[in-house]
Amino acid sequence: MALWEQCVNQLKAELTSAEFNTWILPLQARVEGSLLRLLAPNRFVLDWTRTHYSERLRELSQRYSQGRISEIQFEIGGFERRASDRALEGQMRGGEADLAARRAAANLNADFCFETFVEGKSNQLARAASIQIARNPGATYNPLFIYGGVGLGKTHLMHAVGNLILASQPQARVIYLHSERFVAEMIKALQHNRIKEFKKTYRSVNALLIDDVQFFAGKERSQEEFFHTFNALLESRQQIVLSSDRFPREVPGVEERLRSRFGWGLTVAIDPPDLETSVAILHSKASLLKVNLPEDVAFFIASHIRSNIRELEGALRRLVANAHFTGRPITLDFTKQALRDVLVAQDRQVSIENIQRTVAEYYKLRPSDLLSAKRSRVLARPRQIAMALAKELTRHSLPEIGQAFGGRDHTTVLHATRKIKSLRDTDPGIAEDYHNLLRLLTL
Ligand SMILES: Nc1ncnc2c1ncn2[C@@H]1O[C@H](COP(=O)(O)OP(=O)(O)OP(=O)(O)O)[C@@H](O)[C@H]1O
Repeated sequence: MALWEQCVNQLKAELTSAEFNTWILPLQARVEGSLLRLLAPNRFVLDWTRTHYSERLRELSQRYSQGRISEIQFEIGGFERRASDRALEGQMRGGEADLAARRAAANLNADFCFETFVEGKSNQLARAASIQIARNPGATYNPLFIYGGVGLGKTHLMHAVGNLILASQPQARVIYLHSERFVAEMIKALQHNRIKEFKKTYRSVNALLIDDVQFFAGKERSQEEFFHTFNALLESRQQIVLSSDRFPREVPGVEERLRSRFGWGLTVAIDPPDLETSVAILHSKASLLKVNLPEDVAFFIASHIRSNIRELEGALRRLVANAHFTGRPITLDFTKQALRDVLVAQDRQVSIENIQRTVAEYYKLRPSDLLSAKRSRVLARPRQIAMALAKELTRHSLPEIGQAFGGRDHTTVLHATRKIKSLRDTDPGIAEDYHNLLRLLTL
């Protein structure tokens, strides 16, 4: 077997299919004496492969050439593709080639799938609904509207829907787009007199996934266009999935007829994860990075970064990079050291005072009302909500929180957190207020 083919076979066994398809398959190789030239199609692939795989490629090429290859060189470019390259690629990818191309055309990221999405109480309903519509697009809930705070997994779920539809329906056409990109594409189409094609493209898909629809705010022409696309797709029973940082009715700057349509199908929320889910997500991300994360470290990070999974992931990456550079093992002490700045920023972000101010503003009260001894209902409920938020978002103990709320007893705080927890399950108004406040505090 040729040298490069052997290297590729070996890497296919070692890497995930996403890594392999993205980084190794696009490379072409030529041997010139003791030099192995690797040609990457663009700078992105070149930089990444050089940083991450050159060591391994050097070892493998030396091994399979019996020591003949002593140097590897990365360049941008591509030779005329030879029949042998195409055969190799075909053999490697099989049906995946087609899927990868359709995925790329749909703007979907293969890593965001249901397998890598960790289920927890905070996202259970959103995940279940997404799986359901991915299995029966257009047939059940339409549109599916996913809302929740920043970095909680909305985009991940939308991609997972698209990926599952593509994988299970070889003929399906899917498009994922951020709403800003929809606007930009429309403007481009208008400028180039291609609006007809634009309409046709979006109205002929089997699933249209539009992320962060709040960015349609104030863009009337785009809203108009999207409105018609929306109607056309719904009429022909094609699936629409939308996401936003807020409830459909509350998306500002969007005309009423569109806003009301957002809520026609099923609306599901994603909340910030509970501690257990955060720990599970960290373990899952660590295993994707091929890192063994000690339990106490996972727990430490999760309990300090409560509100946003993107930040959780960012902290993990930073920790792993730090351990990598310094060659030190990931222990609890090392983690505290490595994440010092991140944790300070987090603590600064959500203080009890901040929570009191935000809750008071939200209910049009004064912060001092929340601290006062007055027990009227208009004050008591917001006060309990603020206490529950303080418990969820800060690391303060119950007595400390009680102290910060006008010197109340810790049992009062405990009662408040339990009360709000049960009201969130039974009273949609409270559930929505709580969700909005969480979002305001963790943006
Ligand atoms: N349940 C989960 N399991 C695993 N990873 C998750 C989960 N939820 C979120 N993530 C990860 O967190 C990161 C942020 O998620 P995502 O981009 O989907 O957030 P978002 O809600 O769309 O945020 P934004 O409002 O900024 O668009 C992603 O890397 C995603 O993979």
